[in-house]
Amino acid sequence: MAKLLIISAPSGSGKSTLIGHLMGQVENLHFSVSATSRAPRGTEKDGVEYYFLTPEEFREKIAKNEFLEYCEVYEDKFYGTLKSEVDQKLKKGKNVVCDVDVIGAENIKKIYGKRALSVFIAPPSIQVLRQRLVKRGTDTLEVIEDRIRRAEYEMSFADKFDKRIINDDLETAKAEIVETVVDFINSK
Ligand SMILES: Nc1ncnc2c1ncn2[C@@H]1O[C@H](COP(=O)(O)OP(=O)(O)OP(=O)(O)O)[C@@H](O)[C@H]1O
Ligand SMILES: Nc1nc2c(ncn2[C@@H]2O[C@H](COP(=O)(O)O)[C@@H](O)[C@H]2O)c(=O)[nH]1
Repeated sequence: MAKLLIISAPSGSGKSTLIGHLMGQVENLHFSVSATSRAPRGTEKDGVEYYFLTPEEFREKIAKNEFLEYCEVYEDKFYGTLKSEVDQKLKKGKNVVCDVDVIGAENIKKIYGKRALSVFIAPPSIQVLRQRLVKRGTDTLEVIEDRIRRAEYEMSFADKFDKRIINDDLETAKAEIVETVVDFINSK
């Protein structure tokens, strides 16, 4: 039976970096492209990192019951997992990875139970997290401070996840996530 992997982390903890690595290492693992009403960042492309929608388009999909879950992560910025991205892939025998916030992770885990593994990726500290976001250079200082505030709240959810990985040394974290995911996919 195909499995679902749910990954959450405070912004800047390295979740996209680790998911990118996983996709290159684990066969038959497919990314669930979420919808969002935030603007594309850097080199992000519609349909690759996200489906970029206007708030009106997002609300239309809510009304049509197209989301497995959705939420307003930052003010006026909606994010949602489309049923079509998860259910159709699972039905075809594809393992799926979702990148969602901590509330989305709880909601998806409730729906899929043992078929899903929730993984929380934590930064070594809030100070290191801020440094990574500043160095990444994709957000204004105001946006970074907003993300740091939310990070402190998100860290309090870590214990609710099936597995926690601290992304301090990147190579160690990469090895740990690959091992975790391969074990889960191969489990009965
Ligand atoms: N272990 C690490 N050591 C040092 N830098 C890292 C490490 N992991 C990731 N980074 C860098 O930190 C920055 C944030 O990583 P990344 O974009 O993967 O985070 P994210 O959790 O996906 O953030 P967001 O949710 O905002 O998209 C990137 O510039 C990335 O190259
Ligand atoms: N509940 C959901 N959260 C999601 C989804 N897609 C992404 N996210 C989370 O939003 C924040 C911000 O993401 P960013 O790309 O703007 O940095 C982050 O925590 C993501 O995990 C979703 O479909 N549902």
